[in-house]
Amino acid sequence: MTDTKPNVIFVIGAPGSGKGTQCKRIVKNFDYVHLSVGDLLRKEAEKSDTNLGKQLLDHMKNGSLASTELVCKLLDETMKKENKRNYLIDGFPRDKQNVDGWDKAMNDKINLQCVLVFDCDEKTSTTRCLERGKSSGRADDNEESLKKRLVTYNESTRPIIELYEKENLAHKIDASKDVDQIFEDVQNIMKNLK
Ligand SMILES: Nc1ncnc2c1ncn2[C@@H]1O[C@H](COP(=O)(O)OP(=O)(O)OP(=O)(O)O)[C@@H](O)[C@H]1O
Ligand SMILES: O=c1ccn([C@@H]2O[C@H](COP(=O)(O)O)[C@@H](O)[C@H]2O)c(=O)[nH]1
Repeated sequence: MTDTKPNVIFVIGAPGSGKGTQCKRIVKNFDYVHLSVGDLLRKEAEKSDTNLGKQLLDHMKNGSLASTELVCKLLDETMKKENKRNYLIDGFPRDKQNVDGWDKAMNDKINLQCVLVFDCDEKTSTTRCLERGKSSGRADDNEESLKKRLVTYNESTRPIIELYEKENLAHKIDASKDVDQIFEDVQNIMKNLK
């Protein structure tokens, strides 16, 4: 790591709300490294024939969550390897356990700058994921998994948005707009970060 604590922005929102799409735009325009927790877990799951790999694939199909300990460990290791100043952590935290586990393991090591919250309705979220599913190869871009992913989002992730709102860290972004319009909103937030 560099001398000072790295900056972290959490990027959360419903499945298909456009988190990954906007993170790719952000890294082209701002000095941030994009860490998609879903991608990190999919890589772990691909490591063939391990029990962990099978468990992770089940979590994805069921929209349930991998252990907080595993996700924090993966993020900590990846950030150490990258050794950069600024990180966008996409798709994390997902529930209160994640928030508490991260705070305990990582809060002293990083500076949490803000939480970008991509907000769209379930119909938009579902339509986008099903369209992506035509080519993504993801085990969870199908109707059955999406219903479960949305339950997890509504029951577990939404409550933590309220926590970050109370801490004045959350920036809600209307994710139903088109990609360019959303990025305008994102840039306005990024430019005003301390
Ligand atoms: N504003 C937008 N309007 C229309 N389509 C979009 C928009 N943003 C992203 N998409 C498309 O919707 C799909 C989902 O986008 P993306 O992968 O960025 O979402 P995500 O929030 O990262 O999803 P997940 O959490 O499920 O990984 C992609 O096919 C993407 O091209
Ligand atoms: O912090 C996390 C992030 C993700 N997961 C699991 O991965 C899938 C896919 O995540 P995406 O962000 O949509 O790529 C998610 O449904 C969970 O099963 C997780 O467990 N913890």
